[in-house]
Amino acid sequence: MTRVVAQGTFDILHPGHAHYLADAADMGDELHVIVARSVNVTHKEPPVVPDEQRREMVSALKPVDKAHLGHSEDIFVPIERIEPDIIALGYDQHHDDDQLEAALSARGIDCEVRRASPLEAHASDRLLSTGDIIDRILDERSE
Ligand SMILES: Cc1cc2nc3c(=O)[nH]c(=O)nc-3n(C[C@H](O)[C@H](O)[C@H](O)COP(=O)(O)O)c2cc1C
Ligand SMILES: Nc1ncnc2c1ncn2[C@@H]1O[C@H](COP(=O)(O)OP(=O)(O)OP(=O)(O)O)[C@@H](O)[C@H]1O
Repeated sequence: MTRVVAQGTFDILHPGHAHYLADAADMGDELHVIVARSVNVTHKEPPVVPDEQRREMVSALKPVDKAHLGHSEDIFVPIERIEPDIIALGYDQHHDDDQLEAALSARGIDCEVRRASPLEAHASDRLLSTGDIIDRILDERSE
């Protein structure tokens, strides 16, 4: 049984997330998703939706077998607990594949790192990033 891990912030969900998680699920038999804790989202604006609510929403998505709130300090703690065969990075996720593979093997974790594909906009009105959704809200709802 091939276990896959995907991860991310998943602040305001959109079809790009659904595509990523379906892609990751297709890589194996069981999909576990690690949802980033807000305190660890330092590479961009922190999420507006609380940690547990983001995990709950990811857990409700069809391709997901289990959603976990990430560890607050060490990103490898959930990996060592879940013991995935594959880690599916998102198409634009800011991790370096080789560095991650090296860090995994340094911890004796035998796990392949792959990249999922992007969901491109087919129609101009689609909002396929959380940032775009928030920008639209600010444009249309602020005074
Ligand atoms: C293998 C792996 C494990 C991770 N584990 C955790 C974790 O335990 N806790 C956490 O807060 N973030 C964890 N993250 C970080 C975030 O899930 C992710 O890197 C960050 O949210 C960037 O994703 P995004 O910008 O695509 O949302 C992990 C990332 C990877 C690649
Ligand atoms: N349009 C998309 N197509 C495929 N994967 C996507 C798409 N948008 C996001 N993802 C993936 O979903 C995962 C979680 O992304 P995240 O929660 O950062 O959402 P986001 O929409 O990229 O947010 P932001 O706009 O703040 O960067 C990442 O691995 C990312 O690559």
